[in-house]
Order: sequence, then structure tokens, then C-alpha cells
Amino acid sequence: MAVAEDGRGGGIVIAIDGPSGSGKSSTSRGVARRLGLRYLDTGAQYRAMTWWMLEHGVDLADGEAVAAASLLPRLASATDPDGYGITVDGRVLVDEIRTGAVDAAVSKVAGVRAVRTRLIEAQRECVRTAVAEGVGIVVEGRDIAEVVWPIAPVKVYLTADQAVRAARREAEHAGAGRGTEAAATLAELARRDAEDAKTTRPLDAAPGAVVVDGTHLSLDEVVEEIVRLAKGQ
Ligand SMILES: Nc1ncnc2c1ncn2[C@@H]1O[C@H](COP(=O)(O)OP(=O)(O)OP(=O)(O)O)[C@@H](O)[C@H]1O
Ligand SMILES: Nc1ccn([C@H]2C[C@H](O)[C@@H](COP(=O)(O)O)O2)c(=O)n1
Repeated sequence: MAVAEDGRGGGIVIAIDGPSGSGKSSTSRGVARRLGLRYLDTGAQYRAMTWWMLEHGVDLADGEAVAAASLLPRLASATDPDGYGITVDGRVLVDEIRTGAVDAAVSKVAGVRAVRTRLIEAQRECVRTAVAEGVGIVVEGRDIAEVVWPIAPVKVYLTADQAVRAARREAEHAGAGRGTEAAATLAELARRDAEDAKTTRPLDAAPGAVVVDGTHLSLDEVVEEIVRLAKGQ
């Protein structure tokens, strides 16, 4: 299945996976806007779950406690690429899920089987709805093409050199007035990729995925490349 020349989705599912900071969120939103598709940020769900656990004092070293607690928060993901966000127990979270504390803890929470089971089911339900409604959706994360929706007709593994990813992240932080040491940003990125690799395969392309290396491409060029793939060109 490919989207039509006029860009309308017709229920297409585009899976975008890749390592930390490779541009998945910015690219996925861009592709969804261009093609009139919905957008699902699965990383935001793992982050929201982690935020909730930290807020409620769950002992993250205790896998059974994390598994039990993972049933409690009410999570709802917005899928508008211009109004994205996640609601937890009625509270919309934006900056709260992008803190250093959440960055430091999210891989551990995402490594708990019960957490993944719950969130993967929610992700599949979101995709099912978009397909049934004939809209289509771009879903980004670490395991979308391999686990969440292996029948996605368009699978992309988006990567970029680690140093470039770190420099882009650094520029983003500086722009937001919270500059850090470049070396620390690089180390944090490498740490999270290594931690995530214990649960998913962020450093490898899934079978059937097209590798898009954005190291030397602008954001617009990456979006264009994926739109072209979605149109079967
Ligand atoms: N091709 C590109 N050229 C220049 N900057 C880019 C490009 N792609 C993404 N960026 C920038 O890199 C930073 C990281 O991008 P983004 O947040 O989309 O990555 P991500 O893969 O979703 O990250 P994470 O896994 O940590 O959620 C952002 O500041 C974004 O604007
Ligand atoms: N499908 C997914 C998406 C995300 N994760 C984990 C791994 C990341 O460290 C964390 C946050 O994701 P990000 O916002 O950085 O994309 O969530 C996962 O295991 N599976």
C-alpha cells in the first residue's frame, strides 16, 4: 500500500524507528503533516509512565512493584501532529516528561515486561483506529516495525552519526536556555542507547526497514525522502 499522489493516507501505517535523538519525532510530525496522517509518539508513553512512577514514589529497582504500578495510570495520547501530547490521569504532560530525571529512568521502566505489554496494546489500538477510519498514521519509537506493527507497509530506520545527534540535541537544549556540556550530552545519548538495547534494538534496522541516514540531510530532506517512500516512488 502507498499513499496517493495527492498525499491522502488511505489508512497507511508508517513505522519509524531509530536510536535516541536521530530525529524520529520531528521527522514523524513532518511526514504526518505532509500526508494528512495521525502521529503517535510511543516514547512519550514510556516517558509518561516513568513520570507517573517517579511522582508516586514507585521503587524502580523493584520490577514487580513497577509491573503492578503500571496498571494504574490512565494514559491517553493525542495523535494530531500539531497538537501532540500525552494526558495522564487528566493532566496534559509536555515538559514534565522531558526532564533529566525522566531521561535517567525511562529505559529501566521500559524494560519491564508488564509496562511494554500494556503500552504496546494501547499503541496497536491507536493504529487499528487510524486504519479503520481510513486516515493512516505515522508511529515512531524503537520497536514499531518489528513488534508493534510488523505489517506496516512503510518501515523506516532513521539514524544519524552519534556526534551529530548529540550536537543537535545540544543546540536544542541551548535554544531552550538549558545548555549543558557537549561531552555530557554525548555520554547521555550513548548511555540511553546502550540501556535501550537491553530491551529493543535501537541500533539495528528491523527486517524490511529502509535505512535513512540523516547525518548530512536537513529535516526537510529527511521528511521528503520518507514521503517519497510512502508514495512508492
Ligand atoms: N535532519 C535534521 N537536521 C537537523 N536537525 C535535526 C534533524 N532531525 C532532527 N533534528 C533536530 O535534532 C533534535 C532531535 O530530534 P528529535 O527530538 O526529533 O529526535 P528523536 O529521535 O525523536 O529523539 P528522542 O529519541 O530522544 O525522543 C531536535 O532538536 C531536532 O530539531
Ligand atoms: N517504542 C518504544 C519507544 C520508546 N522506548 C523507550 C526507550 C527510550 O529511552 C524511551 C523514551 O523514548 P524517546 O522519547 O527518547 O523516543 O522510551 C521503547 O522502549 N520503545
